[in-house]
Amino acid sequence: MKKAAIIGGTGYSAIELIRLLDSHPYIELAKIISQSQHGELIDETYPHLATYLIQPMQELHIQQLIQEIDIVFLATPAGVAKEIAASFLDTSVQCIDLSGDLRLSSDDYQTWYQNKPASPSLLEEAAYGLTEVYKEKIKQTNIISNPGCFPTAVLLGLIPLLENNIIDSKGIMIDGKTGISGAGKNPSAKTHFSTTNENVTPYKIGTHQHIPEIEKYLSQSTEATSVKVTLTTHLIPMTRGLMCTMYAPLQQYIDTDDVINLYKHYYEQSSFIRIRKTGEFPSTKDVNGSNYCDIGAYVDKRTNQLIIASAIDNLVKGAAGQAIQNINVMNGWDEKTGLSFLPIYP
Ligand SMILES: NC(=O)C1=CN([C@@H]2O[C@H](COP(=O)(O)OP(=O)(O)OC[C@H]3O[C@@H](n4cnc5c(N)ncnc54)[C@H](OP(=O)(O)O)[C@@H]3O)[C@@H](O)[C@H]2O)C=CC1
Ligand SMILES: CC(=O)N[C@@H](CCC(=O)OP(=O)(O)O)C(=O)O
Repeated sequence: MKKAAIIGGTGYSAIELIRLLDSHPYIELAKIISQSQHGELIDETYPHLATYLIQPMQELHIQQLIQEIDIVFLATPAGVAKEIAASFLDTSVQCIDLSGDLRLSSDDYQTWYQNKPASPSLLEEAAYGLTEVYKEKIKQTNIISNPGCFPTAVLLGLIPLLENNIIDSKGIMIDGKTGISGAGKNPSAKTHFSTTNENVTPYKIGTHQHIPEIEKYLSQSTEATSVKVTLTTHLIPMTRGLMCTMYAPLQQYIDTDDVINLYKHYYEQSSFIRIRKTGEFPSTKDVNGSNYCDIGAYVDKRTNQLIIASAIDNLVKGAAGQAIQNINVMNGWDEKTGLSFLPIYP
């Protein structure tokens, strides 16, 4: 049994990690670290975790974690993890950072996050945890940079197409929609019920921190010059769930059946990717509460565009679920360990 700790213990990604780790056969959640509520039990804030038997949340003591813990999940905001994760370099602790701190080059991080980047040695060591694509690199490191929620849905939908020269790397448009839990637990004027209820709002247009992340990893999947995308994210009146509808110009004519077959072949070893039949598209409820990413595609002959829809649960495949999937791969366990449950429906 490996011992795990979660840092940022009272946040939304952390409580999703607690839920998922509860049924993991090889991981015991030994510590929850909270800067704001140490000394309290997690179920004082979250009564749904009332049967969860664990000691009170604790303050962060890095040396104690290094001595007592095998796996650390950093469920903290961007800017925090790069300092903490550096302490685990050259130790035996496996560290998964759920924030954006280790996903970009130093220059891009400075530009898009307007903050000092992580040390070069930490960036060098961190493997990007898009499990289906970077499995071999994930097996070879102790530091994982877990992908952002939009990049997870986008990259799983587009990488097979770019790698196989099906779509043009220029002119890719992404229409993203997300539930409000993506913004974390602290409410704001933008996430207030009366603002979000019966409302759809585009946000962070042209400035979303996931744009450089998507471009970086799409660029690695094609020999073409660096890929640029247009991404517009929308906040929709839903708690969980994320959908990216994407439009990409075809490089060569291909019919929808062949696109579907290409995806099926690309993901034949990937337990969490489900490809829809020709003519069918996923919806967010199809993946709710699960680690699945469901993908549908359609070739629009009239416009020579490929239309792709990719749906995930932002808190599971977009955060906590993928983090556990990566830990499974790092430890040589079946990637489905602790994650093989069906979505909640309706
Ligand atoms: N929500 C989502 O769908 C997704 C989130 N992520 C990323 O995962 C990380 C966590 O997100 P999420 O759970 O939504 O965020 P939340 O805001 O819900 O939780 C973050 C937690 O981090 C702790 N924290 C806050 N500020 C600091 C600080 N300055 N220093 C140390 N700890 C701090 C707090 O917990 P405490 O006081 O208990 O320590 C807080 O509750 C973020 O980096 C986010 O970008 C990634 C993919 C999807
Ligand atoms: C609704 C909402 O605000 N969602 C967040 C999702 C952030 C996320 O997935 O995490 P990282 O910051 O770790 O990339 C956003 O779009 O920025």
